[in-house]
Amino acid sequence: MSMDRLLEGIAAKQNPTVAGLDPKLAYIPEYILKESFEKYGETLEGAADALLVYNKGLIDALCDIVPAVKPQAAYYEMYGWQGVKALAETIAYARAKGMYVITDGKRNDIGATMQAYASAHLGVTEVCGKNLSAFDADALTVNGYLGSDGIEPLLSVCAKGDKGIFVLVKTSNPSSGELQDRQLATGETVYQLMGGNCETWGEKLPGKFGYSGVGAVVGATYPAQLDELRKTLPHTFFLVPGYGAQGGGADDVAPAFDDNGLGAVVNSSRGILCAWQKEKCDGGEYAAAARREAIRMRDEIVARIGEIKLPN
Ligand SMILES: O=c1ccn([C@@H]2O[C@H](COP(=O)(O)O)[C@@H](O)[C@H]2O)c(=O)[nH]1
Repeated sequence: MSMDRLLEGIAAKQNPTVAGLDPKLAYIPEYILKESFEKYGETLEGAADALLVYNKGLIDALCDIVPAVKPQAAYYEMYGWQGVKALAETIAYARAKGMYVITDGKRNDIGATMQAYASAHLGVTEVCGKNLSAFDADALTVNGYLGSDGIEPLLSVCAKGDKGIFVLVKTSNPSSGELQDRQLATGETVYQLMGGNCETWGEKLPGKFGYSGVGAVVGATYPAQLDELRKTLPHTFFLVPGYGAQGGGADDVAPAFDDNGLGAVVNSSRGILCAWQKEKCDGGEYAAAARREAIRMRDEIVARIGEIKLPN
């Protein structure tokens, strides 16, 4: 099961973190921009080339210590098809380097359309009788608020192709409570209901370490909810954004983990991407600075949760 591969990577590297690949031109060192714009002009193609070169440098610097990357689709889509091509090439490059790739697309739609999203991001697309992979990530973030028929197509694609999904449950943004904290007539909140759905959907994708192929997105900015959900969703692995730039720290994410130091993978995007600017070092050092920040983040979290052990 796909989530098992993520857990194995986390345990092997003793690192429960994922590097967010949300590149912006403002984060990319001048020498990379110059070369890409010389090659392709100051165009979308030039920008997309710069993103890819920048990402490859980061992946090379991180792949032996960080188990996973999370490219956020929006930062590629803003450069049109050229950016989307850079996304596909980033996914392929990271996977070739042994990293687990979570595409952050937050996709959802009616069942028929969701089938197309599932094929695009995790499965295969049939062309003239041949099954071709399009983006081929290991996992995709999805929005469950259209209900089960928007999730079911993903479950079959995940089962067939050894892939996983992360469903938005309690997001990290300041206004997430406007809807997600609303109390239903049953007494439970919307995010608790969605968390329960993850447990139910996950029954179709059981994993060998107790966590299913259906994970949940729960923000580091809500540590009390992380704690509560870890206790009530024993089979649901968490993707935890909100560490670093959004203010979350090791103490906030610690409740997301179980007694084996498993249960969650913590994302940092800007914290890692902009480390070289924060350190005020030369652009040529951007990948080394990202690695230093990734090590600092890993060590801070592991010091709080202890050794990560895969259950027998
Ligand atoms: O609840 C959520 C869900 C997704 N995200 C995404 O995670 C990263 C966070 O980036 P930082 O720079 O580390 O703040 C970004 O891609 C978001 O779209 C989230 O923040 N919260």
